[in-house]
Amino acid sequence: MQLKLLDKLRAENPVIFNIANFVTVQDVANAVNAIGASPIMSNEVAEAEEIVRMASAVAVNIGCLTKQQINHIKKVEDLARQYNKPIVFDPVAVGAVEYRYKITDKLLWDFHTSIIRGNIGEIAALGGFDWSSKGIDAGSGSGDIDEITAKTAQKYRCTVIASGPTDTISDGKRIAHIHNGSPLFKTHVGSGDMLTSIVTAFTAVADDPFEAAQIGALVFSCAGQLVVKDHPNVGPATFGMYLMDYLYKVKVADIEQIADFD
Ligand SMILES: Nc1ncnc2c1ncn2[C@@H]1O[C@H](COP(=O)(O)OP(=O)(O)OP(=O)(O)O)[C@@H](O)[C@H]1O
Ligand SMILES: Cc1ncsc1CCO
Ligand SMILES: [Mg+2]
Repeated sequence: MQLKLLDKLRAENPVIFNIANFVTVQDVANAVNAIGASPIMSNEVAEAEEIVRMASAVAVNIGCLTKQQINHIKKVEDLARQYNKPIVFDPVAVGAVEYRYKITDKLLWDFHTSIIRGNIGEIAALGGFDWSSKGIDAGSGSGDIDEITAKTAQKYRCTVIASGPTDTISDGKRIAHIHNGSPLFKTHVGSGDMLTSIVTAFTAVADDPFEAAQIGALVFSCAGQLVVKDHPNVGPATFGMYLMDYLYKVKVADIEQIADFD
């Protein structure tokens, strides 16, 4: 794993275009900013071209989808293809809401997506696997997570991150696991959204999406793990607060000490 990519990200401070959801937009902007990239959010088609051109990568989050937003996403994804900017897609609740599944499946066929980042319920739904998703949460199921992740990556010809207690990452051939993290992530709504946009930031400095996915997931999980190590009494609110501080101050050497991946 190329941990030095964290220093590169901070040195280059790439602009990251986020189509965010209104629930977690501030957390996402702050997380991208804290890790060392430069977030910009937009909902307006008329400015899409200017923003795609200035950005190094685009994060598309469908958490609060509207018809107007679907048109915006299509325009932005078309521009991203034109200007060769990687797209990272967060398929919020596609395992629970059929409408979202249909829209997402079509977008993933029509536009090349570099990375899909979802919880296992969302990734299983996209891959066509049996799983019982629950709203925005992963829900429950008994499938083989490695197989689900790899097959979904093959289906859409991209890299997939199935996040959870272990983050499973595959580009359809290779498979990696990040074991770091904390159960406190689940108590803070938007942890997944932050991870998606942080991974997007790493696509600006990594050689390939599989590498960006691994380093993004490792840095994010380790930042949260370090919060809990230093502040064992944190709850949902204080965990979220400290997480921003640790995304800002975490160093390569801190991550090296606790990194647990294969
Ligand atoms: N039990 C756990 N132990 C360790 N890390 C966890 C655990 N649950 C989630 N995480 C971490 O939380 C982050 C978000 O992953 P999660 O799968 O919860 O996303 P999500 O369901 O999309 O979240 P949200 O919908 O709130 O944005 C990841 O970095 C993941 O590693
Ligand atoms: C709670 C919630 N509802 C739609 S998006 C969102 C935030 C997590 O993605
Ligand atoms: Mg989510």
